[in-house]
Amino acid sequence: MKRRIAFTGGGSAGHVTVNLACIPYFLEAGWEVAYIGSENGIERELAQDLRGVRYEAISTGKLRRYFDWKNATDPFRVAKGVWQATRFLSQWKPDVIFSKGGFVSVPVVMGGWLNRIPVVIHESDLTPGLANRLTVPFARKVCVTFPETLEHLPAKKGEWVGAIVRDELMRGNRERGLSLCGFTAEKPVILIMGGSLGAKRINEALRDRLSERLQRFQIAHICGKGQVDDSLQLKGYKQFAYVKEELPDLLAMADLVVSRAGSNAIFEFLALAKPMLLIPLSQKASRGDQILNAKSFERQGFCQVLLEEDMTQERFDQELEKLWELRTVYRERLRQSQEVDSLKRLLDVIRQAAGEAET
Ligand SMILES: CC(=O)N[C@H]1[C@@H](OP(=O)(O)OP(=O)(O)OC[C@H]2O[C@@H](n3ccc(=O)[nH]c3=O)[C@H](O)[C@@H]2O)O[C@H](CO)[C@@H](O)[C@@H]1O
Repeated sequence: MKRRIAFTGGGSAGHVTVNLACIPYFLEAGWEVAYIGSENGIERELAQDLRGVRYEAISTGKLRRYFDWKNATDPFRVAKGVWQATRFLSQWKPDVIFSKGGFVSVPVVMGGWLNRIPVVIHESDLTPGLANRLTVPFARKVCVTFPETLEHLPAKKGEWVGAIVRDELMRGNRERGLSLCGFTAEKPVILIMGGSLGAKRINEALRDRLSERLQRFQIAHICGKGQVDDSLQLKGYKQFAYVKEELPDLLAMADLVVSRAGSNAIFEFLALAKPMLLIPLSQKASRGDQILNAKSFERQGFCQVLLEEDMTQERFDQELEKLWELRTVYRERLRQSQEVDSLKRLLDVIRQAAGEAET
């Protein structure tokens, strides 16, 4: 019988793209692959049309840190999700479950545990997210990106594998990127990426002095769903709500990157040696994980960091100028730091949990 693996993870793309990096390897090795995600989340958009992957939608609730009336009804949605996941897993019987976190993963991991299916979790951030903290007790292994994260996990479960970067990001083409944006090869290009859901604060700060900045740079701006401003039709400025297959070309085209500090994204810039200015999501709007990610990169000399509370128009421009001046220094440092084999290490852990000998 063919071996089977069920992936889960969602809510934002950072909880999906690691799965997308792993899935082709299992399909190629002849495994049957299912993806258990929510009915309407970004994971459905990114995973349901993948050839050879069965998408199974379940009901989910959101793990909010703020007051919302839905907090009262969400436990019922989560309970329904646990029931749906448990039923699917008991019928489909995967050899292993791989969970990338996000709120949809909670019912799936619990369903896996109830069916005695081994679960491997991956944590991208320096400190484990809420969904992963809740599911660690039910998992066999917890693979992490930052070595420091091991301190937050039971000794026998934690396994450092490093950052997982999709292969296709390495195959971008600068000319294709320039032509997609209608840019010239003569002027430097900045890629602004506000995380997979966009970043209102960064969008506003950038657009405030857009014309002045366009005299110096061309700007490709991934601004998030519903945040494209059609009134801004300026030469050298190209907006995207979200980018799928074009992302490798946009990255290849970029001389500099300005971004939130989501873990997956920053390790992608590191792998591609892109000089980066990171503007992490503030402590007020999150548990502060992006600040820790950014500070860890800053300590290693990989990036410049601008905290939201310090973000004035002047500071924004100064940081851009400094990044441009130091671009060669950053590029060299990033190139020397390359980590290798993270994906292979992760695949080995998953296969071992499924009871297959390391190959
Ligand atoms: C608001 C929020 O909760 N953010 C969290 C979320 O961020 P977010 O979902 O933004 O996660 P990351 O920055 O880690 O990853 C984004 C992923 O989406 C991809 N991408 C992005 C934009 C685009 O147009 N196309 C595209 O493919 C990137 O290449 C990357 O692989 O998960 C991260 C990893 O757990 C956390 O560090 C962040 O704090």
